[in-house]
Amino acid sequence: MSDAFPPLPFAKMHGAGNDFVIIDSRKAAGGVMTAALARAIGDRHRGVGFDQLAELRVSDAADLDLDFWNSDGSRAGACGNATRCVAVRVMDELARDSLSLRTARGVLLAERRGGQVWVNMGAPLLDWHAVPVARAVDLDALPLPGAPAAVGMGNPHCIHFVDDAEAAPVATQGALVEHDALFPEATNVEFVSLIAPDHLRLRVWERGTGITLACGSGACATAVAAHRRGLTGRRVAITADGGRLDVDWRDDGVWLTGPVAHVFDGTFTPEFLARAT
Ligand SMILES: N[C@H](CCC[C@H](N)C(=O)O)C(=O)O
Repeated sequence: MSDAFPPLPFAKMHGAGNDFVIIDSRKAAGGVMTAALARAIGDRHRGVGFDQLAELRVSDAADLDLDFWNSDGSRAGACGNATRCVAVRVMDELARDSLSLRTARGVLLAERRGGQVWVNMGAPLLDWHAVPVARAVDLDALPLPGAPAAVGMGNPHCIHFVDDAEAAPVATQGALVEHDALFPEATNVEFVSLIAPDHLRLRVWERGTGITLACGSGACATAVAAHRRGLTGRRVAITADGGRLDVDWRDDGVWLTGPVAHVFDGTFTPEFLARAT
């Protein structure tokens, strides 16, 4: 066994089918993740595969620090479903009903209420610099086909309101809009239709990943955009391809909950790590 690559334990989890590799580096000063290692682990044939990888690190400002990686090796500033998965895992481990997690967008709070863990994903970013988009435009009706809305949740979202999300061209239009020049950091792309004033149907193309079965920050951004259009109240159920998420836009931020599953634990071998880095 190589000293340079000690075996690396991980957990595989998902939230409504949005799947994650979770690496706990709270005992490894500085963390272990690199873009190359994230890409290797994210390879569904030669690695494990994930929509996002979440790395936990020790924090001087919260109960833990949390970084997110996409499967193409890029960083994600926010990931609602992985935040929920990590929050449930660490709350169970510490026997706690609340937790603070510092992410690139700031310290997020998680709370267990009546058997459900809710995460406050923070206030929506509704200023063009903050989303970000490239110039001052109407964020509720962007100058793009279909006049989508833009909302930042620590990562950018471009939300298309359509008659029937089932029929939306998620793969083709998602890939195009992801890299539209209006989004200097690229964007996640949502297609949403109204089922009822408290219920939306959502399909997602994620920046750096592609189609996913659900997206927590996307659900939050979609709920905000739908409420601003007068379509929904402040609390909505969101049916994604992989299950139901619930969003509650309160004065203190956009709260998110939904299902969490722990699928398996594993250990990356030194051989895999040596090839991957
Ligand atoms: N699945 C995640 C979002 C990933 C966003 C990522 N693709 C980005 O580059 O912003 C969620 O549950 O919020």
